[in-house]
Amino acid sequence: MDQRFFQLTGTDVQKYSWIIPPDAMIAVGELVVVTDENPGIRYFARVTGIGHDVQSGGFLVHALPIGCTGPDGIFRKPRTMPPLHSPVRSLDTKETLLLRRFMGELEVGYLMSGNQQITTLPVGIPAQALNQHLGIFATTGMGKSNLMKVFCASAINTRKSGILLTDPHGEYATGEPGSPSSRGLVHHPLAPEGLSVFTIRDARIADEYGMKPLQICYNDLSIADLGLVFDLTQSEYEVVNLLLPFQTSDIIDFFVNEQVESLPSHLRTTAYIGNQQDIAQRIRSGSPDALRLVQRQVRTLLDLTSGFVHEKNSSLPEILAALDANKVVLIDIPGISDAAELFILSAISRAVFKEKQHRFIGQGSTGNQGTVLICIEEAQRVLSQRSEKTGIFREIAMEGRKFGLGIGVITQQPKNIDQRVLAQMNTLFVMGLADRQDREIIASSAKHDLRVLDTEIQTLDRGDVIISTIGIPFPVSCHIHHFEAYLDRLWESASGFT
Ligand SMILES: Nc1ncnc2c1ncn2[C@@H]1O[C@H](COP(=O)(O)OP(=O)(O)OP(=O)(O)O)[C@@H](O)[C@H]1O
Repeated sequence: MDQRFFQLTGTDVQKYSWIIPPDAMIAVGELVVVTDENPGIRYFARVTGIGHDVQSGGFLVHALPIGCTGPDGIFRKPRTMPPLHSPVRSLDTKETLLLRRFMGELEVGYLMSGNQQITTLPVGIPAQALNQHLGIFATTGMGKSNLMKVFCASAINTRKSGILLTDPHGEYATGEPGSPSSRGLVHHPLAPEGLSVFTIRDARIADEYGMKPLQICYNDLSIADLGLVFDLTQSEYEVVNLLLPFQTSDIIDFFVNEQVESLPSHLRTTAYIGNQQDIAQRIRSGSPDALRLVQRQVRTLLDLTSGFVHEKNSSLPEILAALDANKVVLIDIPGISDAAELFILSAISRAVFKEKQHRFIGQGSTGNQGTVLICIEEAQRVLSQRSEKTGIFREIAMEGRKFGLGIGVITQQPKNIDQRVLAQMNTLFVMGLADRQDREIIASSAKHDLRVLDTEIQTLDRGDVIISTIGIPFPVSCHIHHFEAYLDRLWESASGFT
């Protein structure tokens, strides 16, 4: 909005409107202040709609009040309203500073007011919001990967919480493959202290970037995760349930070394002579077809993960220690299949959950001072309405908060995420959703009412996001920093040139 004043022509406590001449500029999402001089109240509002005003030939502008401050300077929800003809104008410097005090430490971009970036107002998420779950909803190409890198870069800077992220595209650690100008988190000035990368790349590359080899041992895995990765039949679930009491290393030994066809069934009395007597005894009642399928699936998963799943060695203690030290932990697994990615993310997530739960039970809340966020890309794979497909992730979504453990749900299809999981999320990033049903689902689960921002959500450009989070009393429009430019700034401030 240009600097001229306009006059309020109509209000109710939830909607302001005024008319601007045809040559004046205003954009959806713009922040304005309406002043009521007498009691000294300033009402903050954001433009939600613009239309033609036939009578005056100008534009009729509608805005949503987002808060107000009185003479005491406290920002409140607007329960009063400004009188008719009150002046409407852009924010001044003091008012911009007032909004700045709501921003958290995990900086992601600059506040947008309409089409303008306010570079004096960096937008950040409070670190304490991370154990209260976070959702990132973005149509492909809108800048989700860039956002994740900026978010992790800020976490490396602030070291207020641990973040776990798997990267099957190999783009977060060293930059987008095949794009020489793209950089990754290893290029962060504080990467040696704040980033731990566990990789399946060869030792030469790992050494060059200070990455550690990723190792998962058999007992880190759970047979229950077959249900996460494959579509199991009822009889297969029965076999999996029969196997739950056994160590995964024994289950793997059994399925790798035995031919389940030769097992004595409960109808036959022939003795089994292999190593895993107890397992053989227990699954004798299982359907032979289901046993064969389970065996094939176990072997397939071992083949898919053979480069880093071993009988004994495990990176999990190091991963847990890095998360405890509030580092960003990147599981760099370029080229790995969908199934194998889910299998290991589930193994690591379970280990973090059990550790946090164990400390909570043993030491109460004092044992869980740190916050950890586990991010899941394409989260509809594991958090859909089908509960057998959710495994440890639903447990974290429902119970993690009290142990200091949050889940970061990243998806293009929020309508395919279990609504009970969405309802747990206290921070939402919305990056352009074309599908109306997706937008409605998000709007109804956000802590702020996002329905009125529907036009703004539909007009978001690449890199733009609407953030609704606890700690910031209104939904914020923000342009995410371009990761490489943000890195340059971090390097400048690391070397004292600010
Ligand atoms: N905030 C931003 N500012 C400037 N450029 C951006 C921003 N966000 C993304 N881009 C650019 O847009 C392109 C696509 O971004 P990105 O890869 O992050 O999108 P994406 O949503 O992850 O896409 P996909 O779903 O295909 O992986 C990249 O070239 C990136 O550099």
